[in-house]
Amino acid sequence: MSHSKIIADADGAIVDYDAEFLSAGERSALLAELEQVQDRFDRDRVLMYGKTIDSPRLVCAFGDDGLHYRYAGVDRTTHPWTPHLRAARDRIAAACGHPFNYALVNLYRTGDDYIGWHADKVSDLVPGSAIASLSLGAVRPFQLRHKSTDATHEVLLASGSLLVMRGTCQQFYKHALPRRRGVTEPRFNVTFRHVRAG
Ligand SMILES: O=C(O)CCC(=O)C(=O)O
Ligand SMILES: [Fe+2]
Repeated sequence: MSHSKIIADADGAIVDYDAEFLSAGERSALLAELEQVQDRFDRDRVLMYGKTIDSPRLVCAFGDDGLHYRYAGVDRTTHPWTPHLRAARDRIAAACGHPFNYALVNLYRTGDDYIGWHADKVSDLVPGSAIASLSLGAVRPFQLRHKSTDATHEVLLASGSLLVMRGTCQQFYKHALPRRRGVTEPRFNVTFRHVRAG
């Protein structure tokens, strides 16, 4: 059984995980495609507590023409969809029951790259839409922590897996991908989002 429910709270936070969302063929094709466009990735200059810092990972955005999604003071223009990314988007849209027009891709070059505790900004997203997170490459632990109870969940995100956050997840939980010493393989993470137009 590759599907599991990670969170289903009374206050409406939902997190689902499918360890084997992509087939082996889809997985290697998308990984190869992302490796090919790796030179488009760079560090985010993130505004945090009034200071600008370089993100400890590389980032690149793909999406429909002319879309803007701002987070933490960053306003990235999108690259056009690449074929395998578009194919994955279409399958994920079918699974989630709504379209996606934006994909934020993180590249964690080694276990030293990470993302700290945060909740994703949902005010620019279509209300009720999901954030669907596709992982490729190195297996890394992903953590979710309830903002008031501190209840913590950890999932080892496999290559080709899909984790979907929806409902009130961003309101009640933070998430992080911590450093993991000793990991030498890169990991790509693609979060598909439905950004509000205009
Ligand atoms: O790499 C991950 O699994 C999480 C990425 C993430 O939380 C984000 O891009 O907002
Ligand atoms: Fe996030």
